[in-house]
Amino acid sequence: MGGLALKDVSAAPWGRPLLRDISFELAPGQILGLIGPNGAGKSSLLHCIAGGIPSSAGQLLLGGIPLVEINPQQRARSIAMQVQHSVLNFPFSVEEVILLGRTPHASGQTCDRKILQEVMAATDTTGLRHRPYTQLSGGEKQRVQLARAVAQVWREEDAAQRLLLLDEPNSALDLSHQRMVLELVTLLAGRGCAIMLASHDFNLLSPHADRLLLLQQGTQAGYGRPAEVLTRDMFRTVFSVQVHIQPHPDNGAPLVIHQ
Ligand SMILES: Nc1ncnc2c1ncn2[C@@H]1O[C@H](COP(=O)(O)OP(=O)(O)OP(=O)(O)O)[C@@H](O)[C@H]1O
Repeated sequence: MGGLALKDVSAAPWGRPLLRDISFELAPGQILGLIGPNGAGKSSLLHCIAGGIPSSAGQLLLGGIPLVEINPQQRARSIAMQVQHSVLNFPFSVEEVILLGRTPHASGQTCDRKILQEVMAATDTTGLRHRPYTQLSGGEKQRVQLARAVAQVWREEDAAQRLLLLDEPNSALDLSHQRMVLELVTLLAGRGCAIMLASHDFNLLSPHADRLLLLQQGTQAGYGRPAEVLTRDMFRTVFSVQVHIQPHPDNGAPLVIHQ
């Protein structure tokens, strides 16, 4: 099948087990929300798929091909990641940072400039384009890093398989920009890009994610549609909190209410 598939993937990069027996499929055009308590392994799983953390067992396939058999340049054309804490201390302009996302592609300057305009519009970064990245606020930097990752997988013709990995892309964003991220993710999914998005914001994920993957201490504690995973029982046992869950009045997705 196309898209991403993990079969019984484990990882232990620092000696002790970090991820154990993770299995799921993510078809092109689907959005997978990644949830779980602090330290559960969400970032580690994203890094494992991106190639930064080696797996110790199991299979990771993209478009049916083992990821380890895909050469680094092809991999960079197919997989983009926005990391949780990106460190960039050079005074690159915002435009230059976003254009880093086009580095794996030989699409030419004209095409890349067009993609830059489109991605800046979609991430509300056009007004920041000439600013030095180092002088931006936390939320502005996060939007620019999102734009860089999105630019990498923006064009359908750039790669047969496109996968966008987002690690808490909205943690520093105000409400309207949080909504913008989900609209952008939905747009990209509609164009066939597969998306994994780690977040602690259940109500933002709930109406947009096709599936949720719940991690707990490096293991897969749940996987299914948002209504199957976001249950009172799960919040009690995994997060030790009492919540109420109601259908959202507008879209019917589970709405998690806690005090
Ligand atoms: N470089 C490292 N060396 C050793 N242990 C690490 C390293 N990076 C992460 N860990 C550990 O791996 C585990 C999983 O961390 P990870 O960052 O994947 O969790 P997470 O689910 O993304 O958490 P959060 O919600 O806090 O972002 C944690 O116990 C963490 O302490």
